[in-house]
Parts: sequence; structure tokens; C-alpha cells
Amino acid sequence: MAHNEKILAASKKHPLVALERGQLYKYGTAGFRMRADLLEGVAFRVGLLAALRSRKLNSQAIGVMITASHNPAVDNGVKIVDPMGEMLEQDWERLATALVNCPTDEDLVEVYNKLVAELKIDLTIPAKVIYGRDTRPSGHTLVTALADALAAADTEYVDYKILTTPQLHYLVRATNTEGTPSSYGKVSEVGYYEKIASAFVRAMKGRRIDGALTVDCANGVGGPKLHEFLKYIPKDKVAFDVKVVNDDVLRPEVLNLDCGADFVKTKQRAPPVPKPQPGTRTCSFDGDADRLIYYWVDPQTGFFMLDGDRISSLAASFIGDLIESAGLKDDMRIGVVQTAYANGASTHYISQHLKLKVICTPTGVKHLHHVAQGFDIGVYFEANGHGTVLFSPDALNAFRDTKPQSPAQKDALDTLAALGDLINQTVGDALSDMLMVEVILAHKNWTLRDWAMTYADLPNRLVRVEVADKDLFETTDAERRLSKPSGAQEEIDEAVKKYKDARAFARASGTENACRVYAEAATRSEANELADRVVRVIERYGSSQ
Ligand SMILES: CC(=O)N[C@H]1[C@@H](OP(=O)(O)O)O[C@H](CO)[C@@H](O)[C@@H]1O
Ligand SMILES: [Mg+2]
Repeated sequence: MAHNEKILAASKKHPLVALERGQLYKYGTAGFRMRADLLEGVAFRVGLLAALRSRKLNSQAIGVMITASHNPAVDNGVKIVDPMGEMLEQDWERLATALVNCPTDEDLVEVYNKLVAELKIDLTIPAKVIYGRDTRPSGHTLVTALADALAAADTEYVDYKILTTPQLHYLVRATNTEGTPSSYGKVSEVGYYEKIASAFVRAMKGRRIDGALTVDCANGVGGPKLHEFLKYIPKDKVAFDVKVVNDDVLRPEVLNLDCGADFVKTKQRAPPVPKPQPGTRTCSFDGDADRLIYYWVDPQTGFFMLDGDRISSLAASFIGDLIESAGLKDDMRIGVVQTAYANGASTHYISQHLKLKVICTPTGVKHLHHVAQGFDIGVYFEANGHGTVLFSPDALNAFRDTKPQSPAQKDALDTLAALGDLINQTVGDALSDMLMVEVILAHKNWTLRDWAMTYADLPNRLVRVEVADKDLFETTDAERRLSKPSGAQEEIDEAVKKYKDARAFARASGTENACRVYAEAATRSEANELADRVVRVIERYGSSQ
């Protein structure tokens, strides 16, 4: 059968569900994400686009991940991973939206061919796509649709079955660098565990971890993968006492239910199950294991959370010190990338105390990742716990090639080199970030309380505001100021002026049909009051057309 006929025939098996009231499917920050029963046709069409992207990029492998992260179990999602393990290039998000929304199978074939012509894609060259899915049962149907699309588009594919999101990102990069000097690691799930475990052992040399760590896996894919990973740590080299909890993947309905990183961050409390043990060092992954939040419940003061801002400042401080001990301070540009949601106290601590450069970008990890790539060492985290540390090729070479003049310098260089392998360079990775935190705490000989003492967060409040049309709100200055509707920002400025150490901003959410208002100030009551004032401004401007 010819290419077009094969695609047409296969597409008929995976029809697209028309959305209500002429709404469109949209490739957003997290790809296509919605109720799983709407996604079969979407997954098929994403398969076609991934095949085109592989051909456009000279047959490099493209990844597709099936997951809805921290969303409830009934949802699912489909997103594309670019060759170096990065998020899909922004221009192609538009193409994904165009291809997916074709109303009929015939339109789909037409738009597919239009893209081939416009992008000058050679359909005769090989294409390769690799994919994985989280533990959601709906993933089966979606990967079947995806595989049918890839077969119809004459594309070689590898089904890696169940993976965490960061594992798929690792595999995409490993596949595309295999056999080259910049090989990212063995092209297998085992290769991922081996690389990280060996780096962890090297980074822990001469140090020990104090006390057990409890890891809440959101009843998602992180549970079985963490159990698997732990087998790769040689007990005689590192004693790492990990208690894995909320690791039930046999009952899909409990996925992300009252547990996981998103629950802890938004509810600002520990998951009720298992009952929090006072003083225990605990962290939570989200449903696809790309976000991490640490916390403990203090016998005296109660719950205390260490979120993405804290992980970022911990990593920046530790790596900054190592660079100095390694004698590389004058050669390495270290930068920390945050969004406007980062607590002002963290920004102040990093820029004033650590004396490191801080850059603020719009929300969404692809923006942070991109800016972090501009540094020799780029630390980026969203407050919600998604982030990583990027090392440039020059930095990695320097860690390996610098000749140490003292045992302390050697130790610093070895630790930096180990961190380069330990920390996932493609995307935020809860497992790898957790090991990084454990390494840092062990090196500093710190408890979570010591870590928490580095600075005091400014009290803050985040409010979701329903408005008639969120698109009325446009921002500038990395989303920290409203450029539209005219007059709104001036009113926010007036409100902010009334409070000490205050900051507030409003923006349209990229993932929900609402605006978000963030406010912080010197005291809790002032932060609340300021948030209320700004919410009223947004409600007023959002209702007047
Ligand atoms: C305040 C907040 O947490 N915003 C989240 C949320 O984006 P919004 O555009 O604010 O809806 O979802 C994004 C994708 O998961 C995540 O990157 C971001 O941090
Ligand atoms: Mg996630």
C-alpha cells in the first residue's frame, strides 16, 4: 500500500473525538493532556508528527511519552521529546496542534502531506521513534494507536513500556549519542540505573547518609522504578536506608490521590498515609517522577517543606563551593534560573548571599532549561519541584582534565565529575534530584533543619481566579507585569506599595482556563491582604470586556 493509503486506513482505526463547542486540542506546556478517552486519535496523530520530526532531523530518534503526571488517574497525556532529550521545539507545537485537529481522516492525510512539502521532508529516509508510558491503564490503548501510526508512516520504533518521564528523556539522548564521543550512556533502562548508581557511589565517596529517607511515590511509576534502582547501589559502598511508600501501582484509582509532590506543594502538608512520623526525612515524587519536594514534620513546629526553590539554592550553594575548591571559579559562569513564583527570599539568598547570577523566565520548564543552557553551570527549578542542573561540555571537560594540586582540590573535582553523571541533563528527574540532595546533605553533614535554616521564606499566597476571558491578560518582564488590560498593572503597583517587602503579580495560566495571582510580603496577614486586593483587581478587569 502507498504511504497515504496506509495512513488513511490506520487512522480510521483510531478516530479523533470531536470536542464540544468547536474547541480545539492544544499542544500546551505538557503536550496534549486531558481525559484519557479523548486521546486515542490524538496519540495516533502525534505518532505521525513524531515520524515527520525524525525525518526532518536526519533520522535522529524522537521520543513520545504517554503520561498525565500529577493529574488524576482518569487523565492521560501525550508529549514529544526532541533528540537531545529536550522538550519539543516551540515551532512544532503549532504543527502538532494543526495536525491533531484535522476534522476527518482525509483532512489528516492532506495536512500531513502539506507539512511534508512545506518542511521539505524526505519521506524516503528512515525515521525512528521511541516511546514509553506511565502506569495508567489507558496507556495501553494510546500506545497501540501510536504504534499503528508509526507502522503506517514506515517508521522504526521501540516500545520501552513502562518508564518515568525522565527515563524516556534519558533514552532519547542515549539513542542519539550512542557510539559518539558525547555518548550519554547505555541505551537501556538498565543503562540509566547503572549510570546513576555508579555516579552516586562516586559522589558519596568518604561520606555517609545519616538516617532513613522515606520516599512517597504518588502511587505512580516512580515506585517500581525506585525499587529497581535501589538494587544497583552496592551495599558495601553506600548505606542508603530508603523506605518506599505510596508505591501501589495495582490500584490505578489511588494514583496521585492525597499524596505525591503536587499534593504536598499545593496543600502544604504531608500525605495523610502513611501517617507522618515526626522528624523523619521525607520526599515526594509526582506521578511520572519528574518533580521532587522534601519535607519533615517537626515535633515542635509541625510541617516544613523544602520545595524547588530550596533545592535550587542548596544545589547552587554546594556546586558554587565545589567550583571554588576545584580552582575553577574564574573559568565557570554559574547561573540560577527561576520563575516569578520563586520565593523572593530565595532570590535574595542566591544573589546577595551566594553572590550568583539569578535570571527570571516565564513559567514552564522549557523556558528555564533554555536559559540555563547559556551558563557553564545552569541551575534551574520551578518552585513546584521540577528542575535540574545543566553542565556545559566545557565544564564537564574541566572537571575531568584539571590536574589537582591538593587532595581537597581532587575531591572537589571528583565530586563535580560525579554530579555531572548523577544529575539528569535532559529534564528534571525526581530520582536523580533526590540523590543529588542526599549527596549534598551528606557532604555538608546537614539535617533538613540545617537546610531549612539557610533563609526564611517570605509568607506568600497563590490564588486561582476565574475570569470570563483569561486572554485579556497579557504580560511582560518574564510575566511579572501586566501589559494588558491597560490600567491593571498600575492598580497592582498601588496595592504592592502599601506593604513591606511585598511583591505581587498576575498572569493567565498556560494550563488552565484561569488567571493566577501571586503575592508575598513580610507577614502572613499582609501577604493575604495583598493577594486579596490583587484578586479584586483581576476580577474587575476580567469581567469588563
Ligand atoms: C504556578 C504554577 O505552579 N504553575 C505551573 C502550571 O503552569 P500554569 O501556566 O501556571 O498553569 O503548570 C505548569 C506545567 O506543569 C508548570 O510548569 C507551572 O509551574
Ligand atoms: Mg510530572
